Amino acid sequence: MTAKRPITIGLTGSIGMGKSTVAAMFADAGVPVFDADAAVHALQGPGGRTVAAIESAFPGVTGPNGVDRAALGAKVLGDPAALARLEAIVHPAVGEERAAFLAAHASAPIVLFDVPLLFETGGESRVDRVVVVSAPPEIQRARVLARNGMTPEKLDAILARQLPDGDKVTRADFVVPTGGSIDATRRAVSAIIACLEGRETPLS
Ligand SMILES: CC(C)(COP(=O)(O)OP(=O)(O)OC[C@H]1O[C@@H](n2cnc3c(N)ncnc32)[C@H](O)[C@@H]1O)[C@@H](O)C(=O)NCCC(=O)NCCS
Ligand SMILES: Nc1ncnc2c1ncn2[C@@H]1O[C@H](COP(=O)(O)OP(=O)(O)OP(=O)(O)O)[C@@H](O)[C@H]1O
Repeated sequence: MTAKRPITIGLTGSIGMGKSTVAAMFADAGVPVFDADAAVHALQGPGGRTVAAIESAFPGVTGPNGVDRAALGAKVLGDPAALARLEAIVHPAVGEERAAFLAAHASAPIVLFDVPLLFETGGESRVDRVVVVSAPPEIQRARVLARNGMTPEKLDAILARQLPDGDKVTRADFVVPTGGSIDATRRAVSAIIACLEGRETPLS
């Protein structure tokens, strides 16, 4: 007999689509949530496990507060070979955090991985089901432009680096609409949980 393990969900979506809000709804419903961005920040922060290796690969980008992400970003974003070298350091360490999280929640029916760049980093193949948050582009723009320090030019640059919303939706197992009321979004989250918990054949 195969041991039961949690169903793993990967949650993703483009900037401002409401991913953090929806991750919090899953957490409220009792689903353990792993925040990949927070894991990367901790690994690169003061005392973080990847700081020394990042300093060796990219001299001058670390200090007492760990990695200076703006300085590192300037070296790797736009340089695919440099980004690949950074990923070769960061991704295995995130993988270890993910494994520890999964082990800590081995008896949960469902766990959720909140991964902003799930498709871009190949994370799709590491989860059982993919959930994408999506809202109409004008709502997304209005939300992001309301944030401090955001400009239309910055937003366009970020969007140009992300897989378009339409492609994410096409590759999703479930889409959570975030362009309407919070209640409607919460109902969509509940329906996904009910659907996954009501499975008849346990995933191996
Ligand atoms: C390069 C870093 C230091 C820049 O940090 P910074 O806080 O300045 O920007 P942020 O993280 O918001 O990224 C800005 C944009 O860069 C792009 N980007 C960042 N990492 C990646 C990546 N691995 N692949 C493709 N695009 C990327 C995204 O479009 C993102 O919106 C940081 O993104 C990083 O360490 N990336 C490598 C680790 C990684 O893959 N993270 C993704 C989550 S697992
Ligand atoms: N139906 C809805 N579902 C989700 N968020 C909504 C909804 N209606 C309004 N919002 C608002 O939209 C904003 C979405 O922000 P949130 O931080 O969740 O997005 P995000 O996708 O995690 O952003 P980013 O990827 O840029 O970090 C929040 O202020 C939230 O209150």
